[in-house]
Amino acid sequence: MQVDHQKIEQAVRMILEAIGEDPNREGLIDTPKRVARMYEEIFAGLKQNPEDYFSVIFSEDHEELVLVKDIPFFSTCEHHLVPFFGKAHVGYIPRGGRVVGLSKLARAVEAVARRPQLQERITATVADAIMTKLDPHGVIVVVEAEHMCMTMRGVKKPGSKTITSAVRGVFAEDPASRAEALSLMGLK
Ligand SMILES: Nc1nc2c(ncn2[C@@H]2O[C@H](COP(=O)(O)OP(=O)(O)OP(=O)(O)O)[C@@H](O)[C@H]2O)c(=O)[nH]1
Ligand SMILES: [Zn+2]
Repeated sequence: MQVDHQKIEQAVRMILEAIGEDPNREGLIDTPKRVARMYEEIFAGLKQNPEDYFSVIFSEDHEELVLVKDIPFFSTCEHHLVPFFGKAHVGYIPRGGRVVGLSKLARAVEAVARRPQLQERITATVADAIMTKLDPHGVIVVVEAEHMCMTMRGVKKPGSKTITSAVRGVFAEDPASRAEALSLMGLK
């Protein structure tokens, strides 16, 4: 489904009115349109399936760790609709020569992040997409993020960081493999 710009514009006008603003004043007159365009962009991942990025597979005989770390991402907290952002680290151990282009790991993170989200769900969805499409020996995804809903409002704890991990296959079974990946991610 395409984003319904008209509906977003109406809703934004109503929110502006509800907070006591004048949606017709010069500075706000185009704001509903801008917000609609912004939502189309930051929620574009709702129309994307991360598994689609793992369709082109190179046949490369490498059955050891492949890790792309420090992938920056921006997402939107589904409870408050404010940003959370940080870095994702995605590692896997290919099986049977099923290796994908490195950029596809970052594209999968982006597709999943550009939705109303929870950090835990970003982490697990990326890991599961790789497991499903590549059937590797294992996957490890770690996400570090700062949540604006915890810094600019509410509990107000700027600088606090949330770390989530999803480990599958050998990374779940073998502490040494998990430790190696975490150490390369700079987390151990
Ligand atoms: N597990 C999880 N919680 C999140 C995430 N993003 C935001 N939250 C939390 O979602 C919770 C929503 O709590 P509620 O009590 O329903 O809402 P609230 O009254 O606005 O909560 P406060 O933020 O504590 O003021 C808060 O504790 C947020 O910190 C996330 O990615 N994962
Ligand atoms: Zn929140």
